[in-house]
Amino acid sequence: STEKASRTNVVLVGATGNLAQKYLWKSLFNLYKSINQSEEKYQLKFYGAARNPAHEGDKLLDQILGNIFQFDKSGEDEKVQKFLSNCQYVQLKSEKDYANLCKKINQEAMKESILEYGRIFYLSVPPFAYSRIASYISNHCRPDQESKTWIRVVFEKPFGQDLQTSKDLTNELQRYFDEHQIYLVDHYLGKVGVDQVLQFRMENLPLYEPLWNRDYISRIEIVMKEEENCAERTEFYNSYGVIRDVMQNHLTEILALVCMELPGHQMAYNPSDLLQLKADLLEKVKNLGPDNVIVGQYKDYISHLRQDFKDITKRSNASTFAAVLLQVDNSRWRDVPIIMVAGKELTERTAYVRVVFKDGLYCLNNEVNCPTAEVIFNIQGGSLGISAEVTSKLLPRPILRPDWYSTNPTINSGDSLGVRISDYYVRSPKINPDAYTVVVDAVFKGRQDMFISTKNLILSWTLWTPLVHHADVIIPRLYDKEDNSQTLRFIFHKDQIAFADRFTYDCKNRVKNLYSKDGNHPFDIINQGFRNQTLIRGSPDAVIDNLVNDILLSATVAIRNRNVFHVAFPGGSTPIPLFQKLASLGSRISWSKWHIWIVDERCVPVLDSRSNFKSLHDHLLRYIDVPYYNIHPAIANQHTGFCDSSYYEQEIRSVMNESIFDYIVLGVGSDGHIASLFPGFLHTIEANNFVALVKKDYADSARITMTFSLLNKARTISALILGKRKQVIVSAIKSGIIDIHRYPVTGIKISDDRFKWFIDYVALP
Ligand SMILES: O=P(O)(O)OC[C@H]1O[C@@H](O)[C@H](O)[C@@H](O)[C@@H]1O
Repeated sequence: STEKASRTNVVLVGATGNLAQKYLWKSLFNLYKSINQSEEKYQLKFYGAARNPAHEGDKLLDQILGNIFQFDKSGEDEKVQKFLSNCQYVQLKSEKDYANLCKKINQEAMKESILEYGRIFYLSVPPFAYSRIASYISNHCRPDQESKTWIRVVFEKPFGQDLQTSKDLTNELQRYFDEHQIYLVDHYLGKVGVDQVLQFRMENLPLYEPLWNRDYISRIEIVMKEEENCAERTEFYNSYGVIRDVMQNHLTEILALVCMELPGHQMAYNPSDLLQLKADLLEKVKNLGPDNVIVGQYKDYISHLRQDFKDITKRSNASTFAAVLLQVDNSRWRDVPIIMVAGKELTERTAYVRVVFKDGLYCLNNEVNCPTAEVIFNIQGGSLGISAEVTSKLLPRPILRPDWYSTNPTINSGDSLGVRISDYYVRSPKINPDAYTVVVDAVFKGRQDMFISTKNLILSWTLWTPLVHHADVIIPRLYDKEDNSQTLRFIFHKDQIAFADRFTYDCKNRVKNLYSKDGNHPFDIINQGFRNQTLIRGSPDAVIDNLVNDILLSATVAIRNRNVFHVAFPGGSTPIPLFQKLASLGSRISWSKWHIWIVDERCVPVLDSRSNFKSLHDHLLRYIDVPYYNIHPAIANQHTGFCDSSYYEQEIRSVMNESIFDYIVLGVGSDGHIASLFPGFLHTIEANNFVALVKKDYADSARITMTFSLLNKARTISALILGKRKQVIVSAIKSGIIDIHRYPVTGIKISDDRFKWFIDYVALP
């Protein structure tokens, strides 16, 4: 025939990098093999590009390819040789390099009288280079408008860090290319185990589609556990964390495949239908808020971080574990809990989807192993070790595809996934190409449904951004690799997810809160809940946790705006758990910008057990590295015991701009006093002073105290009230009464949104 040979040029930018070495070259070889075998007329030519000059790069690439393919002893030597003879190094650094390469590609096609079928630019480079390289490609490497040659530009994640940055990125890319030319990779879509989800739903449509909804399904779990930790990778990981790293992308794609509506024409749908159906689903996922997430960090993370950054003071709240409770607000899924879990440094490597049915099964003898009706898509790892579909025999028997095993010979019939495998139908694929081989093949075939559309990327970030911003400022729970089954156990109920040690089960296996009255919440936050101000009420633990988070949030804002955070703590026994909680966060808070003050002090030597400063020191200061000069005790003269309020007042006025505290925590005495402002003694205080000396008849010592004039200037004040002893005062002031001499706490006059009450269930039943 006179048909011309046709060639596709593949340019791998970043050809000597990690991803290329680990996966991409192999995948290109696999593409080469599969194309060569089926249709001879498709030629493939590969350019491995990096920034090194040709003489260096040539050698480097040779070496790398040598390493990758030397072990290929599967009788493919000849094919490998042929493949390698079609690979060559090219330096791509400046715009001119791109221009030259593409000129050469054009000339060769002319000279050899070859039709160019397509051009692939695979960018395996850091994202900051995307825009620049995209512009070079656009300026010099677009195929001739007249020709039918296509161009596809492939990008690897991360695609932004939140909604804004992902929009910036996609806007940049869209300046240069049309949607059908942009390929955003999510390599999970290349996994056979992920692909099987939609396959299963389509193939078993008559059997399963009627069951695939809220009437039959009680919950869905999407889980990705890894044994690996973040050592040597924290420079990347620290600004991402587990939610951005794998939930926003991999697990969200899986969520869409499990929950989306199915394309109408069974097998023959087109890519844009599928992407649209995913978009529809993403739009229906309910907004995520603070109650929808819990986070953890493995214990050695900080030391890995410090090694990578070579900085022994480095701190981080990056989460390496997260569990998220999602819900899809449509008629198919309303109220069905969808649990997403992902983490590093866990006890096993596995990824799976588990769809649990409301089975209603009654087991006569109350067997421990009374089977559950469920479909498990094992994506990888776990006790099965391979991708497989595991369907409870209580459910319809799924049809078997010719290229799948009904039971894989490598799965033994014993226990797996904690269940008796004989209670299940097991199907698994006979061949399992690696994800990147599938991805590369899909680029060549133009299968855009195997990639992320820019629209869906933005939808996904719209969903996740509020949550990642929230997660960025909360303190993750620490966990051990070995012993995390207790620490990371969690419970979900209605709209909330929380660590399980805050709950208990009652005998009917219903969730019940350990502390709350109604059994629903570890705490509640009620606007205008107490004296018209915000009330955070819960178990003592939950109250302290919330207070700590509130303080940390305020610190973040203060440091961002003013580069300093002034906080004052009360004395007495109530704040001790608060000090301890802050101390336990120790190295994960950046203390250097904190100034720590106390609201009052007894005129006693600093080592006296009655000293507020001693308590603050013993429970907090000794554990954290806040700079010495940022600690502001109001101690009496150690030698004479002589007490003078003017020193402290002076210090406040000189250290702090306008004497405005960012955050003041107050304890409230059972008589209604705050700081050392006692009922019946306020008349002794000079109105204009910020600090006063108070002598209370029966008190064992005089006291130094902040006054209302100072307290009322603060940006935020929180009152912390715990325990039974406080019930009476709490109910006395509940009505909103203002009587400053009888209940000094009612003398705080700042706007309602700046005052918060943290009260436990015992004090406010
Ligand atoms: O399951 P796989 O294919 O090994 O992929 C997991 C990896 O996926 C990547 O996208 C994440 O950045 C990594 O943190 C993660 O380890």
